[in-house]
Amino acid sequence: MTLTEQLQQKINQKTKPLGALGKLEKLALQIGKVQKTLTPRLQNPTIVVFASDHGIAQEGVSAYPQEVTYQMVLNFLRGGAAINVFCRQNHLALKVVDAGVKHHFEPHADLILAKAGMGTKNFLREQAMTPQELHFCLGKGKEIVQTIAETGCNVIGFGEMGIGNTSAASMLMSYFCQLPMEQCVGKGTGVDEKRLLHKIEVLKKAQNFHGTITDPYLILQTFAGFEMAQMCGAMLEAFRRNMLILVDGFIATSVFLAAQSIEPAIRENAIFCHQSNEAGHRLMLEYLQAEPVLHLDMRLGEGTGCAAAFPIIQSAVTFLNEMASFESAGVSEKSE
Ligand SMILES: Cc1cc2ncn([C@H]3O[C@H](COP(=O)(O)O)[C@@H](O)[C@H]3O)c2cc1C
Ligand SMILES: O=C(O)c1cccnc1
Repeated sequence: MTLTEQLQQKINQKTKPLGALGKLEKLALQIGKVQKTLTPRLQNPTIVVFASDHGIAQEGVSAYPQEVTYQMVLNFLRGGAAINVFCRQNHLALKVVDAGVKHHFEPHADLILAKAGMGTKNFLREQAMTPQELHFCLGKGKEIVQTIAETGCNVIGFGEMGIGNTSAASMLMSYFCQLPMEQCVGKGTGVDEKRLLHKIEVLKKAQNFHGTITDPYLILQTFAGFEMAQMCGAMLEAFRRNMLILVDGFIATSVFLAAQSIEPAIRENAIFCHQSNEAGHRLMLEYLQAEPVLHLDMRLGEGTGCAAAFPIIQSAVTFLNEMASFESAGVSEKSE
């Protein structure tokens, strides 16, 4: 019997009607396959929030000013953001990365200093970053995951903070999924209808300016933020180390599109934690043929979807490890 067959048999022999734990059964099967064991474990789960500023924010594509990026980083470090609360609730470690925020931070135990610059360039007029900056970011993301993996962590979720980054994510979506810009743009932090039309206009102009690009590295270099490029390097390293990768909302999924384009097998290690309310995320998940764990109408980012889905993922692992089988519990199996 293959491991997949053994896992399926173990799931089917639990004391429940066949298939009755629904998506939890699919998760248990996936996690067992990734870890190549009938008794998977989630160890030292960690969320990493990458933060950076975006040149495109100058174009009035967000409902909030750019300084919110650094202000939220300070909020993360003080423990007051949504991601802090959910991480505390679910016993998840949290690290914050300054990938390129337009602000100087004092050293802090939970802050990883990995600045690629003081924010990206405005991709309406030029490439967001240089090839050297992209290279730096991919390497930093890798290094950060290496350090976290050394703590024994085998399940890692990625979040982001960066005013303007839904615009960068829409560009990635349009290029990777080959969908028209209108279907890739949403309200982000909550722009009104007028500003949404302006945002679509700006992003279409950027697409016309840069033209056709198919190389995933060049797509990242042209449109991504430093936090997104570091997240991409981090996802790729998490895959190389065979960790479970928790994918958050619209921005993190757009980064996953890049990672998957570079390394298609990464899909096996990915758990899509939720479907964000950001217009476009549903189509992105459909493109990936991904079934998200949660639909909570959240649209925040920061890794909050990963943190909220974590206890459910944990339930998948605990039922597989701890539930009795028909045989061990002396329960009669299906009679027809
Ligand atoms: C207070 C606040 C906290 C956030 N936490 C995450 N985001 C989210 O909103 C931003 C993307 O939306 P846009 O492209 O419209 O700027 C990102 O920083 C994302 O993480 C936040 C946004 C705000 C305002
Ligand atoms: O889904 C997300 O990650 C998201 C949506 C809107 C704003 N910030 C993040």
